[in-house]
Amino acid sequence: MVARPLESRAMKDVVLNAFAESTAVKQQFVREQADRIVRVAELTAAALAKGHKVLLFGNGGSATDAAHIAAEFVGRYRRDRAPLPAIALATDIAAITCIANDYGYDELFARQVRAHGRAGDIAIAISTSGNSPNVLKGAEAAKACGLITVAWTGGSGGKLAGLVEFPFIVPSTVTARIQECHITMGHVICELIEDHLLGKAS
Ligand SMILES: O=C(CO)[C@@H](O)[C@H](O)[C@H](O)[C@H](O)COP(=O)(O)O
Ligand SMILES: [Zn+2]
Repeated sequence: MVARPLESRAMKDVVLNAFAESTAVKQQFVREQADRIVRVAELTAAALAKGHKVLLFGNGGSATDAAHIAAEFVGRYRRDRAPLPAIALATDIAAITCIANDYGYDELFARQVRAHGRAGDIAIAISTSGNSPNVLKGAEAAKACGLITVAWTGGSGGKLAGLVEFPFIVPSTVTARIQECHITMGHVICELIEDHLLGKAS
């Protein structure tokens, strides 16, 4: 099918608007949150240096964002270095189906946090709405177990923002734009941690 010129112009506008919106959201977010991003990267690097680990969890696109960032820790981001311990909690299909089937989907992250989390570890709870029940319960479990709690959220921050020590609220109500900002923040935190461990790259 050949698109008519008007349709193709309208489609191009969708593309241009999405990129413009994504850029504007990220710029506003980083103006408000740059210092807190540095603080959390420092805390995470210090926790890793003491042998602690990072747990990340979320649903849908945020589940894969959690897996993506965990892989940067365990594998590498940009530099050769020792592997760092990080676990994404929506990747073990046997654990997911067992917990959801036997205890309910809302328990998915809380149970894994209690299994893997130890006081001093870092928990990163990811929810664009801030209101997904399994993410809220996971954050509550992390707090109860003495983990340092971080949230990546958006919109109003939902209930999640009020639950954690370090909430990052992306100033948008569009799920995709919020996720795009989250993954940029995740990458930057990985960069800061590698610099912290190895010295600044030249
Ligand atoms: O990736 C997307 C949309 O971009 C979806 O998969 C999205 O992550 C899912 O609808 C999630 O269930 C949304 O949950 P949350 O971010 O509100 O906690
Ligand atoms: Zn998505």
